[in-house]
Amino acid sequence: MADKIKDAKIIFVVGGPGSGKGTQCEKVVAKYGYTHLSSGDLLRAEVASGSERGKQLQAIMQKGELVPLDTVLDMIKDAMIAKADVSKGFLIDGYPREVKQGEEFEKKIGAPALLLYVDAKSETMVKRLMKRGETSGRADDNEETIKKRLDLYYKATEPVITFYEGRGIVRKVHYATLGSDL
Ligand SMILES: Nc1ncnc2c1ncn2[C@@H]1O[C@H](COP(=O)(O)OP(=O)(O)O)[C@@H](O)[C@H]1O
Ligand SMILES: Cc1ncc(C[n+]2csc(CCOP(=O)(O)OP(=O)(O)O)c2C)c(N)n1
Ligand SMILES: [Mg+2]
Repeated sequence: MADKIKDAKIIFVVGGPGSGKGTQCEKVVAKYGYTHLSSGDLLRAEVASGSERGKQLQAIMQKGELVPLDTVLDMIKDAMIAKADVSKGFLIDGYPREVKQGEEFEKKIGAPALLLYVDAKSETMVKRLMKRGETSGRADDNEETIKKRLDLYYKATEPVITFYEGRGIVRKVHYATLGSDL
């Protein structure tokens, strides 16, 4: 089964919370027809299913912490296999969150061709997330959890960008180019 995705074209999409990862991915999907897989969306779907595992995930996500690596990697891998036959390539949005996640992905699935880095100022991200929280219904779009997600982003996820810069595959997109008013 995993053979089906061995040669798939993979693009990691990395950026802070509310930087515009999902928004940017929709644009790439519209233009290039890649398959968009958001780790956060996959996890929220598991929470919405009401499963026992979903309840554990919900508690972690509500605190703005990272869910266990194996859980999120297995979910992404299953979703990739399910779409392998109809997919020109994959946008992996919200993964890797830490260098170790990138290393495990490469061991179990394959290497990314590109890393799309969606850049935004922290104050912009906070403003957007507070606004999104008014309608998103997301348990983590509140002031306290936003702060924790931002801290974790700078501590654990920014090193991912440095890691892949060393390989020359990072392309940066700034939030202003997303056509947003914030
Ligand atoms: N790759 C991942 N590893 C661990 N946890 C993750 C990962 N992706 C998402 N999560 C969990 O889901 C939450 C929401 O993620 P996500 O939807 O990507 O948020 P945002 O797009 O606002 O940055 C994270 O705070 C974390 O708890
Ligand atoms: C009408 C309106 N204007 C501005 C915003 C602010 N806003 C909230 S999130 C967002 C973009 C980032 O969202 P997303 O692409 O989901 O970012 P991700 O967390 O996936 O990186 C913007 C512009 C809003 N929610 N609604
Ligand atoms: Mg998102």
